[in-house]
Amino acid sequence: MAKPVQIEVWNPNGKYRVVSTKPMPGTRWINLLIQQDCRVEICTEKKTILSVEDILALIGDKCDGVIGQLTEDWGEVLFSALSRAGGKAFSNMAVGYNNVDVNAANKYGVAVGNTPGVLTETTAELAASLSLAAARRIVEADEFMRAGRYDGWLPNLFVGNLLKGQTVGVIGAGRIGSAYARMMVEGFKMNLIYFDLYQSTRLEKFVTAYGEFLKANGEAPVTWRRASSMDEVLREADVISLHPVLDKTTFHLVNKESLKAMKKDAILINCSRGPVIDEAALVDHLRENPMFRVGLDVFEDEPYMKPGLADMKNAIIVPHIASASKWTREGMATLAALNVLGKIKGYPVWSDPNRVEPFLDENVSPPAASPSIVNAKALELPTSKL
Ligand SMILES: NC(=O)C1=CN([C@@H]2O[C@H](COP(=O)(O)OP(=O)(O)OC[C@H]3O[C@@H](n4cnc5c(N)ncnc54)[C@H](O)[C@@H]3O)[C@@H](O)[C@H]2O)C=CC1
Ligand SMILES: O=C(O)C(=O)CO
Repeated sequence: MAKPVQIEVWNPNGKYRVVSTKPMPGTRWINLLIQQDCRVEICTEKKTILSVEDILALIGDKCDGVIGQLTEDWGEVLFSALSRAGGKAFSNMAVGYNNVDVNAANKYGVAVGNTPGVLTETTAELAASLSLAAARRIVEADEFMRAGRYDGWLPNLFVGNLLKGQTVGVIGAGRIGSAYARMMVEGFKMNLIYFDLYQSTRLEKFVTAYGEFLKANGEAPVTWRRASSMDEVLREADVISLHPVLDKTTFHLVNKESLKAMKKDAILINCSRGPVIDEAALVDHLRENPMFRVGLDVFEDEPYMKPGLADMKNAIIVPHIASASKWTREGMATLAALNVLGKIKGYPVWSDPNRVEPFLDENVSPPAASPSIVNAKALELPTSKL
């Protein structure tokens, strides 16, 4: 039996027992659960990443639902324990759910929730921030100033890359990839090339319309192109941002060969999942190509970096903060709580995970539905008609 862990309890006499493995931003998510007769137990253990044993101790003998984190290993052991405790509701506080064995959840009839949409612009803005910081060598210049090494303006001091008129490449033009593409096209008049398994029609229409607007105002129009392969993007783009899901098709999608295909002074951004890049190969490429730059929010062996990465001046590295805006993180907590509550209450599943705004207005009661359940079809859960 795992040792008991520290918890904070809200509404102790609630009929349903809902566990959150981490404190989450805001209080709306707690109030929404309390108002529906839930006892909410929040793990306040100082440990950053909970083990399976820790979460088993949290689940205990009776548990109706759990809100978990992307750092946790949700598979056979935890879903069987949750099922034995009478629970059929789980949600990741994340849109990515590569840490979840959905087949194991299906086996025990446990709904798996995630939090799409609410983090789209926040994440895309971080990817855009890393793109700019890498292009103009902001971090190197900041360190230079703080070290007292600035002794006057020089023609070649921290010369970087101009973005306007250059080509931005997106691998994975889904919600976040499309939002990022629009920011770089509309914000810096870059031309777009993207690769995805599916056509991103809405994105194409936006870029076409923006190009027509520019032309009507006497400026050179921006252009877009859907590449037939990822390699086309890697070869042609000046800035490339990765926004695919992490699955077996995208593991090490960027590797030693694909890095070689990129321009010597290209910029590579990763705000998706670390294992999309072969990070050891990336370190070698950064060492051998000082004009090549990366902006990384995620890492292959998170929370650890591959040896040598931290020493690379042509790498900007931040600790998985792409969705870290107040509004977004509070909204993720709300969506995750409503996923769990919806399954507990037997609500249907919301019909459009790309349109979660109805759940996020603090002044309006949320629809009686689970915002996003990734295995709704497998569990044959009804879809909301709202
Ligand atoms: N760093 C962070 O804090 C955050 C990271 N993420 C990551 O970003 C991912 C994307 O999120 P969304 O845009 O909301 O998901 P999404 O599902 O809207 O977009 C993912 C896109 O990847 C495409 N894709 C899948 N396999 C591919 C392949 N082999 N090659 C090219 N494209 C492929 C899909 O067709 C889809 O268009 C999440 O799964 C998550 O892992 C999301 C939010 C925050
Ligand atoms: O949502 C996700 O997938 C994240 O990585 C954190 O927001």
